Amino acid sequence: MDLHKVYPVNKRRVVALDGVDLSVEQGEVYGVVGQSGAGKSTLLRCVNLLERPTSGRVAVDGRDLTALGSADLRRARRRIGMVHQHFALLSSRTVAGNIAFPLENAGVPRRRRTARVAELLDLVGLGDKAKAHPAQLSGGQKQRVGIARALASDPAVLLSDEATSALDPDTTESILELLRDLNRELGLTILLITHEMDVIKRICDSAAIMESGAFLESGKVLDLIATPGSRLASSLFPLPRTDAPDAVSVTYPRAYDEPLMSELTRRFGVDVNILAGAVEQVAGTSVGRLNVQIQGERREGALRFLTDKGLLVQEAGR
Ligand SMILES: Nc1ncnc2c1ncn2[C@@H]1O[C@H](COP(=O)(O)OP(=O)(O)OP(=O)(O)O)[C@@H](O)[C@H]1O
Repeated sequence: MDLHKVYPVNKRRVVALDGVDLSVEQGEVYGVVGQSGAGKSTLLRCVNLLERPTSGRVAVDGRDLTALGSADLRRARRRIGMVHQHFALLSSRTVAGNIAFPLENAGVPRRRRTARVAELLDLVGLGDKAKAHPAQLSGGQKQRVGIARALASDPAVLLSDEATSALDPDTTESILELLRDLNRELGLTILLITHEMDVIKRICDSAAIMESGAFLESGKVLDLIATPGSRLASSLFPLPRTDAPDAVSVTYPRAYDEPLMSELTRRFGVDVNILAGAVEQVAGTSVGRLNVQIQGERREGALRFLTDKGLLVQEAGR
């Protein structure tokens, strides 16, 4: 909470985190999206205290990590799993050996280790790869091993550092599906960082847009989309700007059964001309945005009707 991180670089101060308030609910998938240099990796490293924040507090699973001594911190870290962009597997160990590694470190006896590794291999769909070495696996399979290893010590939260950035689109899709399934089936809380809006769209319940070490927007994805001026909405539905007179941008924050636009023309006698539109599946809901020209004497009433229906009506082009 209120995290600050300043790196001293040759007498200069690089502010990587500038007052970040991040609160992840238990059982949700939370995505932080931002461009390179926004501070995402620093934030993630501060969450598991690989990096100590310059100021601010970090609590995970109800424990204030910033207050712990090193032995307690090591124990608390076992409740935090981490998945890396470039997998970070040990090439000399088999798949099973990689997954067993954190269990060995935690002193889990061999028999329990073997049983747990078999369970984890099944969970990530690699039951037949126990004896393979990382070099014999595809990128997607390597990431499945990374995920299994991260889950070995039964973490309360999984941190994902650009887990799909090194993967092709189909493999990305299958890894995101796996993360979503783990979230649903095990109730696993996931905090991920990404530079891809698509990742937010596909699996996140909540999101933050990060820039220059701070959050520009944060909250439930569907609430953010329904917020006037939302950056998330304009990134998800990048409609062309329009100078057409009487044009508005209408955001549908959920799916509607009623044919709202034809109802507009019927009720208010206005002309409706659709200029551009996009519909996306976000957080399991169909949401969309239209740029429409609405003209006629009763235009104001028509716009109010849309607002009353729960749609967000804004000046077009925003
Ligand atoms: N160890 C460090 N020493 C000095 N400056 C650092 C260090 N780590 C990060 N920074 C600086 O902090 C800022 C945020 O970096 P960070 O890596 O957190 O961003 P990011 O959003 O994760 O970017 P990327 O996606 O490229 O990793 C950058 O200006 C970076 O140069």
